[in-house]
Amino acid sequence: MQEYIPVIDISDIYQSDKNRHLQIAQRVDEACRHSGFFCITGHHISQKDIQRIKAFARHFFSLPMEDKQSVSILNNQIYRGYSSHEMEQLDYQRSIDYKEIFDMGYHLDADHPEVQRKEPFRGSNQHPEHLIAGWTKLFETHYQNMTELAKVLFRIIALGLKLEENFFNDMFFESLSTFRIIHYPGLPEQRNRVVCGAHTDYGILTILHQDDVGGLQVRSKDNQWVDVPPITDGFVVNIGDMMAMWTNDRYKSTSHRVLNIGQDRISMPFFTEPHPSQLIQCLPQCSDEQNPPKYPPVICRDWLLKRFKAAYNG
Ligand SMILES: O=C(O)CCC(=O)C(=O)O
Ligand SMILES: [Fe+2]
Repeated sequence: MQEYIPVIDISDIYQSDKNRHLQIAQRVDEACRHSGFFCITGHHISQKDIQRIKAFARHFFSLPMEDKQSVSILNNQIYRGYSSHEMEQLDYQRSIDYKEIFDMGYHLDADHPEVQRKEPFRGSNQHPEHLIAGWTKLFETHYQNMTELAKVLFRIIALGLKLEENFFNDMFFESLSTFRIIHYPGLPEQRNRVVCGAHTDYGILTILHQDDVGGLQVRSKDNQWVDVPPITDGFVVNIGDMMAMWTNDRYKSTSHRVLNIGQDRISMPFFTEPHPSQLIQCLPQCSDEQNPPKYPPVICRDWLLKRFKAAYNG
């Protein structure tokens, strides 16, 4: 794979050798500054769990539309559940996406104050347990495991930014992170058609598992599309817009898209976001007199709401 998207083995971060931690942090920092994309191996999410989730996802997407619509995203106002091909357009200048998705977030009970106040994105998930037994436990557990992996990556990123190792950790309490499964139907007659339009991710950090079909591409510095080949036991990690804002563009939020290879494809991004009230403003380490802050501070909730509305209604 091109060094533009390096493969970084993070297994030593789970051991005690601080020098190895720093070496991993340095490689991650380089990748975030260069392409904003890298792949990780050596994480603690088991292959067995990934395979099970993928099998559940395939089963769900193969169900009749009427069944899938029973957990439609239109049933609630918090962007959770199933959406069909036409609903989300990431490159909203052009309506080209062809995919179906299921989204879940951090579960809050109905009596949680933020749910009572009807705050955006807050509430409980719509799991298709009535269609596929065992779904809720599998997906809620995976969500927690991905949150733990995100925290490990944030320790690495904090070290790379020369911040205190746990700098980011508390910011992800009851977070706005979303776990999504995406199905791109294989369109044999339309090979190389773009099925997920060119876009940058809205949030902080995306941790994505793709199956072995391929089709994900990242835009290079000289405007070429670079393939991101699948790695069976790895994740693709990329920087989103809020992290670019937080780091004053030290870390790059890079455009990417998905092409139809002619076969069905499943991908599973975990969009890591902080608590809704988290203020995103230039980190002190990322600006100085020559390089003043480029972006006005934003509250995480407001920023995401603006981007979600554009993608769903644009
Ligand atoms: O399906 C993929 O591989 C990428 C999806 C993506 O970029 C997104 O949903 O933001
Ligand atoms: Fe994306």
